Amino acid sequence: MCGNDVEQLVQHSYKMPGIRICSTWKASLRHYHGPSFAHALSAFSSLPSSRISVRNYYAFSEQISIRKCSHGQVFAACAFSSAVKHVSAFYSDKLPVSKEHNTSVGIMEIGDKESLLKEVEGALGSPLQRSSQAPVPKPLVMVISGPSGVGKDAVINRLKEVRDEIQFVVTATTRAKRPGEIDGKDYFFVTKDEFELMIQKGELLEHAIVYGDFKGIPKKQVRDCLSKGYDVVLRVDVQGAATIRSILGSGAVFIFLVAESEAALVKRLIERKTETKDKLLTRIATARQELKRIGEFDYVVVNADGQLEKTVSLITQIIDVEKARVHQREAKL
Ligand SMILES: Nc1ncnc2c1ncn2[C@@H]1O[C@H](COP(=O)(O)OP(=O)(O)OP(=O)(O)O)[C@@H](O)[C@H]1O
Repeated sequence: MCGNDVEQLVQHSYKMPGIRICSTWKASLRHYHGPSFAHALSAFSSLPSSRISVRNYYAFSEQISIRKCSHGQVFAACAFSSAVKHVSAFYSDKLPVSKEHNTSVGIMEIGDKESLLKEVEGALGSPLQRSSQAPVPKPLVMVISGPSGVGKDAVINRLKEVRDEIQFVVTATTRAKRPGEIDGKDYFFVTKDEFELMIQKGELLEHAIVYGDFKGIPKKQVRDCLSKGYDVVLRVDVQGAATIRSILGSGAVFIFLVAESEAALVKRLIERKTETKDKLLTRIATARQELKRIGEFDYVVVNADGQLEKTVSLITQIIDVEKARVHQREAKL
């Protein structure tokens, strides 16, 4: 707050109905500036139609600094400066207002943060701690699951765009590549033989046969990301989520994605044009079974039609909330 700003505010405060000095302030003034000044202020405060409320302040090292919200600070600054001016006008012959506490607005700039900080540190006898008061958050493993067609891929693709610091572990699959999908980015497309070798070598965190195709998460990728301090998002079907839950327990956060209704889910699958009628029926039956397992998850997020942004926003909020936990989850692989 510069001098001119304060002066303007002081001028403005003259248009207010009046001035009232709060009792704690009077007490402090008595302490720091002698009884006559306090008496003058006290007399002034009892004048009719005098009213300005002063929010809060700290008296420190014979200076007054006004604290709390900035609004309160400005308001109190006006009040004090105005009070001093008014008191001086009423008691000019009797009041020994010191040079330091004259009507100048300079006194109100005691709120200068840097010098006040230095004074506080001097009084404490040691510097204030500059490090974070919250513990460093642990890297988070987030598992996003839900029935086929609910939008897991769509949500994760958008999440990648809005949170580029999150690592997304690429799933290995034996299913055929869909148009537009890129090997190593969307999935690792492998043969059944290659997949079986990965299982034999214990290289997968979880694997499952999903509608006739193998899908699995390479452990190494997850470990590498966590050791570098990155959060990891895993995209798995409900069966895969249960397997990961059995390994990581509460060390990971589990999100169950649902559509707003069964009809909406099926409509989405039809529009994707990847399913025959028989495959559709299988997916609906499976989705009904999967929905019964919702209780195994930590959060349920509705991915409503046309509301992808809202869905992704809620998931980012869950990540933020998890980061604010006092007792952080820790994935042990
Ligand atoms: N909020 C949404 N509103 C409208 N369409 C959506 C929404 N979310 C996803 N979709 C569309 O629904 C279809 C299914 O989504 P997606 O392929 O991401 O589902 P999935 O859960 O990954 O399915 P699967 O497990 O079978 O791979 C896609 O065509 C996708 O573009």
